[in-house]
Amino acid sequence: MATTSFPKSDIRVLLLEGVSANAVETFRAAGYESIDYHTKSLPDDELKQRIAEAHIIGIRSRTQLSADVLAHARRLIAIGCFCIGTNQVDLAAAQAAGIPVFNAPYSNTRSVAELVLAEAIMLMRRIPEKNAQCHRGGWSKSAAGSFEVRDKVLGVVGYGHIGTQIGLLAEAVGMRVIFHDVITKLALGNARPSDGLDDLLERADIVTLHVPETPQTRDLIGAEQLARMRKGSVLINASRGTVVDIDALAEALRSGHLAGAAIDVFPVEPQGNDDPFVSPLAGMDNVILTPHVGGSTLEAQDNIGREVAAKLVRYSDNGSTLSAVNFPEVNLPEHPSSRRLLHIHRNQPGILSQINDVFSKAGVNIDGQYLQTNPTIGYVVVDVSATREQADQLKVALAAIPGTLRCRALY
Ligand SMILES: NC(=O)c1ccc[n+]([C@@H]2O[C@H](COP(=O)([O-])OP(=O)(O)OC[C@H]3O[C@@H](n4cnc5c(N)ncnc54)[C@H](O)[C@@H]3O)[C@@H](O)[C@H]2O)c1
Ligand SMILES: O=C(O)[C@H](O)COP(=O)(O)O
Repeated sequence: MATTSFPKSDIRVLLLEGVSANAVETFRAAGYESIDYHTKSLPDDELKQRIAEAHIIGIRSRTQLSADVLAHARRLIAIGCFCIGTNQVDLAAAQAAGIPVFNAPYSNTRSVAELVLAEAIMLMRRIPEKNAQCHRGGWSKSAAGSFEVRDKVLGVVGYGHIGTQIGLLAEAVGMRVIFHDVITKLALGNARPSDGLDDLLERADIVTLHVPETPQTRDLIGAEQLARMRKGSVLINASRGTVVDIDALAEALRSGHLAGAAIDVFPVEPQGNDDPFVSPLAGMDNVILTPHVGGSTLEAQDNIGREVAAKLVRYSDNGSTLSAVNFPEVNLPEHPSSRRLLHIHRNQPGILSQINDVFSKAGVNIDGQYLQTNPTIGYVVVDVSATREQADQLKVALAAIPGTLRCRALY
């Protein structure tokens, strides 16, 4: 088993928001024993306290790792988002601190796509209202306002991993799919690009949103866009709560312009299952409200737990940053007969020659060297034939180079 310059048993892993038990098993199987597991996100103060002691943190979509929080993370070497979205992490601040961020970019794609297809069918049949009436002792057996999805137009906003999957599933039940994206995308199946967002909104019977949270997608769907949607159409949002102006949506539903909505994500979400949920959409019979469970299936969570924990273990044990979202990517081989030095630094002139100086002065043989940079940081990995003591001395010398962000030794 690979070892690190810091005893592995003392490497503290902080796991929040009830990430899958698989993650814990993956860490334990790799020799990580100090695992602090929480089923909820933590209040800001407690998060700052705990992150100050953690070497690795695993979160889901709720925990906000802002620059302010990360400033407390003195020991942190890596962040794992046990989900697709990484908007909850200040990626630039993490990068500037030499901390790679990993996620699971595909593991819950199918789960979201299935839920959205089911919601599209339910909304078009007006099932949410009928279900609510039955629960209250009502009985409104009527076809009025109920439609098949066959031959209806599904408008997908954000034609990425989830958007394309939904397009394919929707075509399988006979829907016509149009999509809008900010970059040119290969259309799968019979899907066709729309002529911009407005065109999509004007043509679709069902609009479904699958964009990331960015400054550009904030309130992408506001009063003006809702007004453009066809009368009697429905909106599904399983992307991020900030993408829709929720008050404007409530108004469009109240006025009857939209026939229904299915909303899984909210501008403000409760911290955990014991906290109250408040929304202007609560109490509307024609709205399906779900507590951000688009990716919450056992299959998806199992896969995510394993995938992200394995990426964190690999980085901690071996230094590989393959698929990190904010970091130069290096895919490193094992190093059974070498000591490995990892050096993360600001990308500034002269730093590489100082790193090389350290090795040439130490007189050790370099077995392999890997370098990746981006405009902000550089990541150098050097495998050397050296004793443990020499590797420790090299680490101290490398850490003293001005511009160093993080430095580790692996044995
Ligand atoms: N509800 C849930 O539980 C759940 C689960 C998984 C993912 N998500 C959310 O869904 C989002 C999409 O996931 P994905 O895996 O499909 O991501 P993705 O990156 O594969 O696709 C996103 C697409 O949106 C496009 N896009 C970005 N800005 C846009 C804009 N302003 N207008 C139109 N298109 C734009 C991108 O070009 C890309 O094609 C994630 O970022 C995450 O926030 C939610
Ligand atoms: O980004 C994601 O993958 C989803 O929003 C799911 O987030 P969650 O892990 O908090 O359910």
